[in-house]
Amino acid sequence: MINRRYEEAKAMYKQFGVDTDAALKKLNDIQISMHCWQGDDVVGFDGADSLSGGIQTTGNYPGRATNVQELMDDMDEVFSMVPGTHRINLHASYAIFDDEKVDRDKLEPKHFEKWMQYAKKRGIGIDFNPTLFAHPKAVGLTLASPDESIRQFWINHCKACIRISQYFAEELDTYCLMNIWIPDGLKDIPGDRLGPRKRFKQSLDEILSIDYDKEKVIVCLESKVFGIGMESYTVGSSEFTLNYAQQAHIAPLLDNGHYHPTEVVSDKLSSTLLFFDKVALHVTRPVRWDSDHVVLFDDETKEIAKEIVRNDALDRVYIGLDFFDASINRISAWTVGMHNMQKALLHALLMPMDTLRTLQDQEDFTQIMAIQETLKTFPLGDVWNYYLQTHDCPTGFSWYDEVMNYETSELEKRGAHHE
Ligand SMILES: C[C@H](O)[C@H](O)[C@@H](O)C(=O)CO
Ligand SMILES: [Mn+2]
Repeated sequence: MINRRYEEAKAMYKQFGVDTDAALKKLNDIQISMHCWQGDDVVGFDGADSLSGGIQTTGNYPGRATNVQELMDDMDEVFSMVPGTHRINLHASYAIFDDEKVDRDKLEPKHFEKWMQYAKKRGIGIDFNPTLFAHPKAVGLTLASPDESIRQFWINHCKACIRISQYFAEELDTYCLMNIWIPDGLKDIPGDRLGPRKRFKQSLDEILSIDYDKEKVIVCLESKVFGIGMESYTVGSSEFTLNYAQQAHIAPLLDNGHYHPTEVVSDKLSSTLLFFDKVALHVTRPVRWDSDHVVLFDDETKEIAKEIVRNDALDRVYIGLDFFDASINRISAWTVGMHNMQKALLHALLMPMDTLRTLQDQEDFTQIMAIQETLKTFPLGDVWNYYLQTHDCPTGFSWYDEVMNYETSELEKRGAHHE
């Protein structure tokens, strides 16, 4: 049945000159970096008792991973339902302390050895993030702090994270994307906008001055427009980030929850790709604010994927996910988000991009609309289902039964909800 439907779909797409086999082959090469923090509501393992930094997880669905084994098991469960080989994205707060606990400025590769082993065993890469929130020294500004000892603490943390990133890259024989995001900002109208930005710039210069292998560690910088309690001023704004990344030869990271509500990352990608070799993404779903809802197969996700595919930028855009929903089954949240990113990419790969480009240059806007609207009801689902089948992943809706079985056999054994 799945094969027959695939053959029919293949013939339909062929009418527009689209080769479904070639599209699936390309899709199979695309790695998505799956963020570990959906599994435990961004709590981490280094003792933070609450989230801070203007981000917020809401919901109290049972089954949160409360230790590294549970988190790894949960990620394996998700990967068993997601076709292809992907990557994992860790925060520094997921350090594993077997013996003595150290503060974030003293983190070393040994604190991530178990994660490295996890990835090595599965033949996947690791991406990494310094964690500049949920910590006693992150109550005010961090890398932009006027308190020199606090600023230095976070500089040392980021330097430690570059060393850990290089360790991952060397051990796993694949690059490590290291993303710096700081929550620094102010609730109300600032008395000084320049000072914190100057200090942030100086901190970044100091962090990047360490000797590291730029082929192995790809440092990127994530901007933001505002956070909870930081509504009036964000140090790492979009302008700061793009300008800094350009002059420091690092990559910008665009999170599609980090812009004004009518701005879209899909429209920013082509401009950014013209001026940067590498661009990193956090694909998320902002609902009225940077709420980090699960990524859906919605218009903006499809549009982002179209921009990556049609600009031939699959090897220059680093796709990572960034959402954390605690109100639903977390394994389902992850799986839906991963599947939807893949479906959006497949949707883009199944479009006659060259034809659409030519039609635009010929000003045949009627045909562009006609093709795009016709394709909307084409059997993408049959191509997707076939792809799932060829990877021994649950097809159709059966992934949901798998999630529910896992909920019964594993998640329900876990203790009470967290606060
Ligand atoms: C936990 C993430 O690193 C964090 O969400 C950051 O990427 C962000 O998007 C903050 O709003
Ligand atoms: Mn983000």
